[in-house]
Amino acid sequence: MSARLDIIGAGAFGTALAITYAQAGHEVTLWAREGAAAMQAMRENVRRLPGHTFPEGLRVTGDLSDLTAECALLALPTQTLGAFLAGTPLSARTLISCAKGIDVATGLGPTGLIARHTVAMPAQLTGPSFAVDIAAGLPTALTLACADDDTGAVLQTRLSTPHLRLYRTTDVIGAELGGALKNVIAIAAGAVIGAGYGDSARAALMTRGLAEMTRIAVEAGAQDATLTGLSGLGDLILTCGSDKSRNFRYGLALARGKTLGDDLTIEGLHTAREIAVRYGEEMPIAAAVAALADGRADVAHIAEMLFNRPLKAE
Ligand SMILES: NC(=O)C1=CN([C@@H]2O[C@H](COP(=O)(O)OP(=O)(O)OC[C@H]3O[C@@H](n4cnc5c(N)ncnc54)[C@H](O)[C@@H]3O)[C@@H](O)[C@H]2O)C=CC1
Ligand SMILES: O=C(CO)COP(=O)(O)O
Repeated sequence: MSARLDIIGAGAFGTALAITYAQAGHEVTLWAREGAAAMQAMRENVRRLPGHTFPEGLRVTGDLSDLTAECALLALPTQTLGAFLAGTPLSARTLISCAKGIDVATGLGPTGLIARHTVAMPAQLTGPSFAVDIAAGLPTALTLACADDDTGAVLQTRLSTPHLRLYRTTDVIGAELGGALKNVIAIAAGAVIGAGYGDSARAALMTRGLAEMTRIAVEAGAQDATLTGLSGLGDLILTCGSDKSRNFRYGLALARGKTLGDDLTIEGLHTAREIAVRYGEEMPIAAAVAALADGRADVAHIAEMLFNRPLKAE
């Protein structure tokens, strides 16, 4: 059944979702902070998602008053979400965040920010999916998390397409933290590969990384099974194993003493710093990523430190 959908944020992911939902027959309005008129005229987001032509049914606007659908997807980087929601009156009754991070100013995840700043029902769309894969119509499975299962079921049906299969959960904390924390591990995986430690070391890091992710998430109230679902393990496998991931590429560059452009959204960097401050010793991989990114340690030193910790039972 076709519906009207608003998508807020015309980065790579918002644009990819707008393309796929318009292709599936929905009437989509994509809001862009900058360059809306050019995108609408050229029928392409040349800057963030080049090579994917907009289908009919996708309209780009820079005017917030054009956002009138009852359901809106928020595809903004986590660190910009709080200020955006605080300063922008939105009429949608349901707001679904696609961001994967923790807001460093408040320690909240995206649904916590939605609940703090709006009266809309918050939900989270997360899981393994590169924007370019979604835009190309490749088969993808994601998690739709909403604390209210009836709303979740409606959204699951509305937002699934022939190429995009949604599973649903009421464990919003688990889904949200899985998406945020896997980015931190992906930076570490990039550093492991960049330093030349090899695939066996990456497998060890991913496995121990998942243990760290699960420990924090369960402490915060998540169900541990959520962390082995699409939003946790699924996304961990994708981003730790592919250089399409910006977090992975960032770690790769760090280990090689290089930098990436300033304009890239590296969610795991902010999340690593926040987690390192909040959990410290309990989260050795996240603390190591923060130390590496902030120039307080190099990869060899971190590897030695991680390997020389007291031996433990698995
Ligand atoms: N790119 C991908 O493959 C995927 C991204 N995500 C998540 O989606 C979120 C957005 O990522 P991308 O679209 O990839 O980022 P991006 O870097 O491609 O684009 C970010 C967009 O946000 C806009 N923006 C930044 N600050 C803003 C503000 N204050 N107000 C309004 N707009 C603002 C920028 O103009 C830009 O269009 C992130 O949390 C990311 O983890 C999730 C799944 C896949
Ligand atoms: O979350 C993603 C894939 O699921 C995108 O990962 P990056 O932000 O590392 O590119």
